[in-house]
Amino acid sequence: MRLPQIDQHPPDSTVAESVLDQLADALVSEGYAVVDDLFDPLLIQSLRTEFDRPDCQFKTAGIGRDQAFTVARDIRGDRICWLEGQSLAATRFLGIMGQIQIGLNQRLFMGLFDYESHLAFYPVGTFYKKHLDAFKGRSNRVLSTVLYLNTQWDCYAGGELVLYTRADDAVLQRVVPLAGRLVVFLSEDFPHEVLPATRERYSIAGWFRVNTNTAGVVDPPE
Ligand SMILES: O=C(O)CCC(=O)C(=O)O
Ligand SMILES: [Fe+2]
Repeated sequence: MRLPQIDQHPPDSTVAESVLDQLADALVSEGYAVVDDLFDPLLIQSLRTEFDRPDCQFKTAGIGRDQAFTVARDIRGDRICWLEGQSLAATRFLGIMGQIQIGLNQRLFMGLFDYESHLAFYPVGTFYKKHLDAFKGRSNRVLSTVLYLNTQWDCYAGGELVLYTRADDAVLQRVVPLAGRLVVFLSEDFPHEVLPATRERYSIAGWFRVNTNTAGVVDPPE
């Protein structure tokens, strides 16, 4: 039986003002949010099929940028492909993230200027050790996002995202990487790690950035 070509028709959607209100409130009070019903399940299915596109050249992710870039499998083992609206599903995804950008700027004056994101595939047993996505004043990444694309993830499979408090390194939240779940957190404030899993793990990680000119520092080569 042929499966329907769902990836041809991912639905377009508008993020409700009430969802943006809740997201903004959570960022102000907690610094992070976990949202489960923002994305249409059909779009999530389409985004999962992006990983099978022949034009997506997955590279082993590294640490650092430009000349400082190194692959370090003892730190992270994911394989990534940058997202640039290669398909209707990717365009829809970026459209939703654009609505979140505008919605948060209107509510919190965050000055979010653009958004970069990549598909991330963690082979079985791989992980991403505890890290910060941005260091104060040294990066233009201000808000991290992760959208999970894993259907029927059971709680014994591992692969959780663990968020820690910056002050005392206590576990703040363990997030199961379930399809459709979006995690948003302030990039400078939460050390986090991805635990190894007994199955392949699919997600889209992204970062809202402020304009480097207004941040005062050019995105550093690291
Ligand atoms: O996939 C996740 O849960 C988090 C990924 C992450 O921390 C990163 O790519 O910087
Ligand atoms: Fe991260």
